[in-house]
Amino acid sequence: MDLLKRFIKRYFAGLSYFYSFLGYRIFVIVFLSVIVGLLDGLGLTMFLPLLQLVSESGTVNPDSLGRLRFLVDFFEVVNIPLNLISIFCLMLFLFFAKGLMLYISGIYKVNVQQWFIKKLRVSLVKGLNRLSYKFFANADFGRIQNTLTGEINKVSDAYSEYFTSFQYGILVFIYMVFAFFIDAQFAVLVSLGGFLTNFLYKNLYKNTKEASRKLTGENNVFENLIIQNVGNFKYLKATGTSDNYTNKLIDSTSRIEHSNKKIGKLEALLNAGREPILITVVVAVILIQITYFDSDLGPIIISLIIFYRALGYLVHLQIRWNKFLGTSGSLENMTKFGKELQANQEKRGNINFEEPIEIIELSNVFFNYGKTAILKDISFRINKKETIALVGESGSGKTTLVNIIAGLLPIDQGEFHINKIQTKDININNLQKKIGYITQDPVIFDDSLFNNISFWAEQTEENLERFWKAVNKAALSDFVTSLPEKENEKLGHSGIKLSGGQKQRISIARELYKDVEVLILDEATSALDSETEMAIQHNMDNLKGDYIIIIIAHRIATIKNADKIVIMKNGRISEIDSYNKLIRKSPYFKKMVQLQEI
Ligand SMILES: Nc1ncnc2c1ncn2[C@@H]1O[C@H](COP(=O)(O)OP(=O)(O)OP(=O)(O)O)[C@@H](O)[C@H]1O
Repeated sequence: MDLLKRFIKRYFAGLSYFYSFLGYRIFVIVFLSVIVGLLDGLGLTMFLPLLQLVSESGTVNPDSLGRLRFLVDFFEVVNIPLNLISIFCLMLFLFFAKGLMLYISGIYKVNVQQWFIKKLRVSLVKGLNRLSYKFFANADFGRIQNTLTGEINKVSDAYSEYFTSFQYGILVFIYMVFAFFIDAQFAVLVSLGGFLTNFLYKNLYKNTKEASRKLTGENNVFENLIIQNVGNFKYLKATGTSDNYTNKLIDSTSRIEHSNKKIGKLEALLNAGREPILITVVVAVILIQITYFDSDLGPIIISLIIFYRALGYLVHLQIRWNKFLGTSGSLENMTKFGKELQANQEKRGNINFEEPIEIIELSNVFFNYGKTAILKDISFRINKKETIALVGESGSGKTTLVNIIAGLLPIDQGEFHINKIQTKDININNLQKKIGYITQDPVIFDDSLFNNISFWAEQTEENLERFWKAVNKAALSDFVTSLPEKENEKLGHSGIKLSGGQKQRISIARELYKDVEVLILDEATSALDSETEMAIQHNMDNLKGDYIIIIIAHRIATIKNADKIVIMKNGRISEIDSYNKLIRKSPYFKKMVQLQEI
């Protein structure tokens, strides 16, 4: 039982993975392979009557076909004379039919492969986008990127190698059945030869699998390093650290090279060993047949043809299987990654939240990252159209708090209501459509200004009007009109051609275009020159009253007009009140204001 389990795990773990995606299609592939094998075997068997017809006796001895004598009996039944022409015709028919089936099976396999890869890609992309932010924030970005790009292609290769191996396995099996029908002795020898060669390859398989696992890990590391290299390019250049970083990349490349070479070496060994092993087995079989069994030459030759073919496929099977093992690390990684994506999906409630947001309320909310408490006992309420400002030391939990309000992070304890409805019951995606979030690093897509702000809306007259309205509100119109291509100007990768302030104003305009109800600004004013800052602040004051605005600000000046200022300290709210009241009653706040005025 244990042996059977191990056998299934070793050879069929891949099958259960593919089955989960492909279902019945796997049986169609197997069925087509069986048909191809049968037609090929029957065609080859026709060589025997052919040989007998051209031999000295000039007649066919049906008994030499063993249990396959029905093939020549068939000629008698349909009353067709058994001669060279009729046998040739049947052979031609069988091999043409085989060719046709092979063609159909090839096309089917490729179609299923492409369908499978598309399904896998779609499931990964959907899985990624439903991933909880908490899991994502601590995930290995290199692995995510590598799995979604390079590794998918390797899984596609794994599919191809696996099913080709499978097909070859079926062919070997069918040839053995034929050999068994013609001459049972041969079947035993075929099995023995195949079984013995498998031992030779056992170690090679193990090493290939190990190297493949290592390769996937190293590709993940490389991808991670590259992402960071591109993302931090400016810093690495400006600080003269790019050479050091390049060395890290080179080291990683060397490790990938080493693993790939190892896999290549193992493959080469397998390829080179193919013919000598095959010939050794064939010669041994001929010798055994002639010396010990004194068999007829006809069945020996036919059995040898079938045997040689079976062994040929067996060797191909071993090579393809080794190639499959070379990609098995990717398959393991993909299986694990898929499971992780599933296990860490964000939870969405069932309530489709369509109504306007009136009240946001947190009561005794706690939030942890692992075992570290980040937010403790947070209670406060935001009413419709109120402007709330969050201030406090770095690391006091301001961003975490707005991430909770934006539905990015789930609370660990306490209650979080919107319009008196528990947020865990709400379809959070619905709610997030009503939220605009201007993050600490403004998000700029590598596309035109219009697409960046309208989020790829069609350039209709109505949308253009909406675009200019948002641009005006975000104090961006002078900038847009100064651009050579105006709204169609391309912004470059991560907005490389823009200043920090311009980037922020573009992301503000995007949120205004979206027509949100809640506007979250995380330090949105930190990278602006004082003039632009004043313009934005002026615009914010204009926006005040139209939206719920939550600002995380380091400059007190920008939030003077907020309805409430929340002071955060070590993950707790230390005070909430208006600017004027806080100045009077909070020495901490007063000190902050004084320091900033200086
Ligand atoms: N993904 C994470 N995993 C673990 N800890 C985290 C994670 N993100 C943030 N933290 C921790 O949570 C705490 C609060 O961080 P947060 O970003 O909310 O502070 P902040 O008040 O916004 O700071 P700043 O003003 O510097 O942006 C910090 O101690 C930070 O180290």
